[in-house]
Amino acid sequence: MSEAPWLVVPAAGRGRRMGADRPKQYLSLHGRPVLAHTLARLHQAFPAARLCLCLEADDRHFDPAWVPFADWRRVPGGAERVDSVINALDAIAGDAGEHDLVLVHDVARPCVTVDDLARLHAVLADDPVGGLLATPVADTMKRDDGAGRASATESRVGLWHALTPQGFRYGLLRRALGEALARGLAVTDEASAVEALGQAPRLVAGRRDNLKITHPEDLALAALVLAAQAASPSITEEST
Ligand SMILES: Nc1ccn([C@@H]2O[C@H](COP(=O)(O)OP(=O)(O)OP(=O)(O)O)[C@@H](O)[C@H]2O)c(=O)n1
Ligand SMILES: C[C@](O)(CO)[C@H](O)COP(=O)(O)O
Repeated sequence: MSEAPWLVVPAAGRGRRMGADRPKQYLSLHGRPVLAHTLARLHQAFPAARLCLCLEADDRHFDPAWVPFADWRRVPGGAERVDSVINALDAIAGDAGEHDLVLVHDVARPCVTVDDLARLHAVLADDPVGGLLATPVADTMKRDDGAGRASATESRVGLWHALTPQGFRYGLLRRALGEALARGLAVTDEASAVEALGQAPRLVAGRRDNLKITHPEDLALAALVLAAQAASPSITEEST
């Protein structure tokens, strides 16, 4: 088994699309905040990992009791997700080696399974570039005409939804994110920055229920997914 990865969990978002009275990572799922579920899954897969948790400087909701890791640090979030991730990478610059594996996982994805986490980690242990959990597009894809009508049906062949975690070696990831920002590229995930360097991240097929809580209806879906996973003997979770 390869050594435990570094974990970066961006959790400094405001949840504007959710429109709740607090950031979505603090909304309750089966009596516990989303953030606690996500960290519990990561801890179950990687109990010895070192965690960097990106939080807003003025976060009034966070409770350190929700962090199950022995070795963790809090890092200030940035204006965008990519800025939060860069803050985390810079915070561990003195400790992380150039070739250390860093897994970045959205706090808003509490349904990631331990199986997927372990499989991604195993695949990336030997991959020269790095990669991400992803799932093939399963629906017919429509192009809108800008006026609420479908103007074309696009091919879905070869299209995947990018999930997280996304994992890369420390040096490559820091360079990729820095260069992408310097070039003014839109960086919505780590893989896009690595792609911009001309490298091809590995697509590791993951479960479709690793959903990102983004809109209000996603919270109920995540609750259903967690309940279904808890009832499955092959998908375990730390006790709630
Ligand atoms: N400045 C930011 C923005 C986002 N995130 C994190 O990045 C992940 C994915 O972002 P998204 O789903 O867009 O979350 P929010 O920014 O909270 O949502 P919204 O865009 O609707 O405001 C989340 O775990 C979020 O907390 C972050 O750490 N720092
Ligand atoms: C990283 C990500 O989860 C991949 O699907 C996603 O891009 C982050 O969400 P955002 O809404 O694009 O910030």
